[in-house]
Amino acid sequence: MSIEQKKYHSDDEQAISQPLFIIKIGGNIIDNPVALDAFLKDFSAIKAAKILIHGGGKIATKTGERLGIVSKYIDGRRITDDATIDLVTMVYGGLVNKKLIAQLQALGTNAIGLTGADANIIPAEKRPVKAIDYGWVGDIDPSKLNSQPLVSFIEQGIIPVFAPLTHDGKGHILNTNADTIAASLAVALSKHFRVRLIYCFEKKGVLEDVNRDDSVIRKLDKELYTKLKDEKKLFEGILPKIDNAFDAIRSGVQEVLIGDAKDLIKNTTNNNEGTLIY
Ligand SMILES: Nc1ncnc2c1ncn2[C@@H]1O[C@H](COP(=O)(O)OP(=O)(O)O)[C@@H](O)[C@H]1O
Ligand SMILES: CC(=O)N[C@@H](CCC(=O)OP(=O)(O)O)C(=O)O
Repeated sequence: MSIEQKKYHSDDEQAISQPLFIIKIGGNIIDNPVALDAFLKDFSAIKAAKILIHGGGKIATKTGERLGIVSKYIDGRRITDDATIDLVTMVYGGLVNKKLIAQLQALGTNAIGLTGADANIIPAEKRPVKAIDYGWVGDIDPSKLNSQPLVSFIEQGIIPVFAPLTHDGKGHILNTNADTIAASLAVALSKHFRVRLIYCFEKKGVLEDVNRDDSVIRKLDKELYTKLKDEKKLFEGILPKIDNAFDAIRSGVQEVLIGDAKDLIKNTTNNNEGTLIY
């Protein structure tokens, strides 16, 4: 156990001063062995308490193609029918999660792979059918998360690694966007730790011009977000990511940063690159 991890006390005031990094990686990094290898080395080097959440949407889509399961998305959420929930359970909960755990163990990081069903950490509700039936997609109420098992893992120096799966309490696994899982865990754990939520992806941060890495917006508030969205400078996957980030801040998460996976070390040592959401 690291010195930082040993500093944890169950007394609330002291506990909240302890830093916890909640870090999310998406399909673009998981799917790139060189980028993933570098990321996992940097992740392993973080001395403070930490949790990893992974996506894997691209891998699920590719695996589905091999099995004859066509992926369909509406507003960035996968329509998850019976065949698709089996597919994503295998891909996220099995293939991606367990390979990550093995790679982390090889780097000396004692990680444990989890879904939201494990230890009932993330109960969710199947999204109600309105104009669209999303199928087995789960929505989370962060106040219902059970964070105690995670606090215990962290106290023991065991690093939780989450697949983007939750459960409905009625025996079904649900598919939940990985950015949302990261934000919900950050909200629940901000009652115990000083949380920095970091969304890692393949760009330098939220960019003024998506094709120019030197156009990073260093600080983003709601007003600027609305303006950039109206100007169509922000689109696709970055929109739900920023929405999740604002939700997290509004619900008490101390810091949220969107940045390049390559800048993880800087972003965990107060030499911020990327975009700070406030
Ligand atoms: N202004 C912008 N700055 C950064 N990324 C943007 C912007 N506008 C659109 N994007 C897109 O959002 C994507 C990130 O979302 P997504 O692909 O869902 O990431 P992940 O799979 O890592 O969660 C970027 O790869 C980029 O194509
Ligand atoms: C409901 C829903 O859309 N779930 C996502 C979960 C994976 C994910 O979020 O992966 P990335 O972070 O790599 O995009 C999906 O199946 O694509």
